[in-house]
Amino acid sequence: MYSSNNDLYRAKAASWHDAIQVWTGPESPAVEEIPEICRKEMVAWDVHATKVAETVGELLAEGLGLESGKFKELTFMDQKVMAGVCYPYCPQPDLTVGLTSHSDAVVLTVLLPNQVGGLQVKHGEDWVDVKPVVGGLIVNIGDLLQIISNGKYQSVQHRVLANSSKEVRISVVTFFNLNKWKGSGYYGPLPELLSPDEPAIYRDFTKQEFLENLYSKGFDSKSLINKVKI
Ligand SMILES: O=C(O)CCC(=O)C(=O)O
Ligand SMILES: [Fe+2]
Repeated sequence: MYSSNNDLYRAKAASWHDAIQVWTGPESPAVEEIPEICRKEMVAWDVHATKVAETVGELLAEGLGLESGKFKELTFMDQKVMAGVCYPYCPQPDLTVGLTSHSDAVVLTVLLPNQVGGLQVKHGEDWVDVKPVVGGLIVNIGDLLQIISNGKYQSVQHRVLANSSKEVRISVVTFFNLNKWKGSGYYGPLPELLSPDEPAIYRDFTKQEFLENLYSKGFDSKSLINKVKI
């Protein structure tokens, strides 16, 4: 499945980027469904990005006092979408953005940018530039992980400025999401993290609710989190 600008028809304003998205999990797509021009690279990068996500997932699980393999067991990295995002030169960058401010709705995101800057993260009230580092990857905590961890991990609000450089900005982004929802199709804070001293701060929600929230509007920040907050 390909999309050109994920929220073009749902957002209030068009943003200055184009994208191709390919679902790479839970099942790998038939290779001939991936555009030939980037087939080899996408297949190879999926392997590496997944390894990174799984390793970071192990560390994050340990950080919560869980078994390192817990996230893998719960299929948190199995639903995968890879996006190649292109931010062409924008002649009037002060009139629009490259990508609207949002938090990623998923569990975890692994992002490989080229050397053209533009990504910013919200820190307190300020927007802070994320300077590209050669060979460096960016990993975002997504909204689902904030909910599942009962707020121990916080999803990050970010945006991309419209590209004022003559060089195209490219980022390859893989979104990792859970595949197996609990028996009746719901999710919420992990029971292992809850106690009388630390009760759930989010309610459980269904996959349907997650998807409806995701596709009913343009990119936004923490809307599911705000909806399920107790
Ligand atoms: O291109 C980037 O650096 C950010 C992309 C992004 O945040 C997204 O696709 O969700
Ligand atoms: Fe994002």
